[in-house]
Amino acid sequence: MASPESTSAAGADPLASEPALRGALDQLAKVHRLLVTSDYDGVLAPIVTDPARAFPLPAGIDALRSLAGLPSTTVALLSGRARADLAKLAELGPPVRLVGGHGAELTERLQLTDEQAALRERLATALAELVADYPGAWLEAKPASLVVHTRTAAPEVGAAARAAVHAGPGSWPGVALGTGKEVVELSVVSANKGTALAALRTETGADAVLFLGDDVTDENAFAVLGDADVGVKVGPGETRAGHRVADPPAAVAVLEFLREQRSGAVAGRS
Ligand SMILES: O=P(O)(O)OC[C@H]1O[C@H](O[C@H]2O[C@H](CO)[C@@H](O)[C@H](O)[C@H]2O)[C@H](O)[C@@H](O)[C@@H]1O
Repeated sequence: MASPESTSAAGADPLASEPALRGALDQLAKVHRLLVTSDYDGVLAPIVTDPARAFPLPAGIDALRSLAGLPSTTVALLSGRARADLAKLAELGPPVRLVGGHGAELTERLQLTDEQAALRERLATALAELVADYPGAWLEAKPASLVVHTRTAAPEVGAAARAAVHAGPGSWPGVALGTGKEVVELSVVSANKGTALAALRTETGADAVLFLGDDVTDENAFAVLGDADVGVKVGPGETRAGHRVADPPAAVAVLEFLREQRSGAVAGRS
C-alpha cells in the first residue's frame, strides 16, 4: 500500500526520495510487452475550475508519445472524459489509445440502446431543473452520462446539490452513480476503469502494466493490478495503489523516468 505522505517539493526531483518506486519502474521497463496507462484530470492535467481549460503538462504528453513509439509498448489514457474531449485537450491520438467515459468508450463507437438514450434524455431534463436550485452548480453532458459539477458552488450548496442528486435521479433504475472531485456522475452505461484496463491488458497481451490515477474512480483500475504491475496514486487520499506521488509534475516525472528506462531496455534487445 502507498504511504499516506506526499513526496515532491518544488524544484526537487520528485522521484529522488522514492527508491521503491524507481526500482519498480526499472523492473517494469524490462518486461517484453508493456502497457502504460494513465488517468487525465489530476494526473496529466492539474485540477482547475473550468474543465474546458484543464490543459496537460506538455512534458507528460511528450513522454507518453515517446513511450508509444517504442517497440512492444502500448500507451492508453483511461479517463472519465468523453473521448472527443480528451483527444482535443491532450492533443493525443493513435498510436496512443484514448478510452473515455470511465471505459464506456473503450471501442471506437459508443452506441446507446434506445432505452439508454431515452434514460439519458430524462436525466438531462431532471438534472437541469435540479442544478438550477443550487447556485454555482452546473451540468456537463457526455456521450453516456451527465455530470453535476459543484466546484464553483459554495461548499454547503455543493454538498446539498450532491445529496439531492443521490436521493433523486441518482437512485433511478438503470442509472450508474459515480462520485469524483466535486462531481457526481450519472451514467446510463455501466463501465469502470478496472474492466477497461483488464480488457486492454488482454487485447495487448501485456506482461505488466503501469497505471497512474488520482480520484476515487481510479481505484477500480488499481484494484485489477497484480504483482508485476505498478500503480501510482497521485495526491492525497486512501488508495489501493502500491506507490504515491504528490502531484501532476511528479506524475510526469514517473513517465519520464519510465521512458528513459524503457528506451534503454528495448535498445538492449536488438
Ligand atoms: O478520469 P479523469 O480523466 O480524471 O476525468 C474525471 C473527470 O474530470 C473532469 O472533472 C474534474 O476535473 C475538472 C478540471 O480540472 C474539475 O473542474 C472537476 O472538479 C473535476 O471533477 C471532467 O469534467 C469530468 O467529466 C471527468 O469525469
